[in-house]
Amino acid sequence: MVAPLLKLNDVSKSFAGSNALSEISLEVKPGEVLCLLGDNGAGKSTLIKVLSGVHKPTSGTIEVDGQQRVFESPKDAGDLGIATVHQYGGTFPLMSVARCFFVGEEPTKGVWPFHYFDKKTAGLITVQEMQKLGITRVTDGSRLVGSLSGGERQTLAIARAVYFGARVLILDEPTSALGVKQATHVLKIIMQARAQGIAVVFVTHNVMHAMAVGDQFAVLIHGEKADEFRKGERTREQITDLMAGGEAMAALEAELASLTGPVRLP
Ligand SMILES: Nc1ncnc2c1ncn2[C@@H]1O[C@H](COP(=O)(O)OP(=O)(O)OP(=O)(O)O)[C@@H](O)[C@H]1O
Repeated sequence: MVAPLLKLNDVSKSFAGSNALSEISLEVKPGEVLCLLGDNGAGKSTLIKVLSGVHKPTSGTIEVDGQQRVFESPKDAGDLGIATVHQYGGTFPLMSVARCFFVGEEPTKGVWPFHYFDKKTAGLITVQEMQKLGITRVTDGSRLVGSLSGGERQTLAIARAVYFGARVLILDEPTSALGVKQATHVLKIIMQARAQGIAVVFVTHNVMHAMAVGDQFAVLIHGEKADEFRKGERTREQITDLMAGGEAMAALEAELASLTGPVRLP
């Protein structure tokens, strides 16, 4: 049996006495996609920040490769191969694609102090790595990031994380700002990362997207793990109802019906 790469044991995080996360236990194995589902304010961003070393848990522990770890900073998490890609790809619109790919890891030419950014090598590698993930329309590393589509930007950020050795890829709402075609492309890339043995944590409020790629699921509500299941164990309706709060939906339906006649919300 494959051991978990990343594991949370009863992790809680509170801000000024108010609990953003309460005793969350989760694990993700290599070559698996863990979907973290939750509505606004459920605690998804806080959980990402705990996993990526931005916040220290108030209580509970984190294990990487079976060993307990304390992240003092995002660098500690990064050094263990935990990479986070933020919603808009965390990229800089006025930077070239190649600069952005290599930011902080720039290949150089020449001898110190006369060394300089090796634009050509960086451009070639960036274009090549994006092509591996199906982006064929970016053929020039000096193109500005701001000229890429949302899906291409996400791909750039994921390609970067994979190239620099991510073992755990945390994706923060990677599909939420994208159209259907681009979202499908990003979902394909998630499956590609999974096939390479990367452990993917896919954070989303989109149940359909999660169901398309997830192996394991956890639903967060008000900072608590409200449900946890494996692929095929819940229907889309069951998950959506849980996330929206079945009672709240029923009340809304009744209210709308009193104004317009019977309404059935999806
Ligand atoms: N630094 C902070 N200080 C105080 N409260 C915080 C802080 N960060 C998050 N919270 C609170 O923790 C709760 C969970 O927030 P979080 O941002 O993790 O939710 P989320 O699921 O990511 O929501 P969204 O999808 O809207 O981004 C919220 O009530 C939020 O106000």
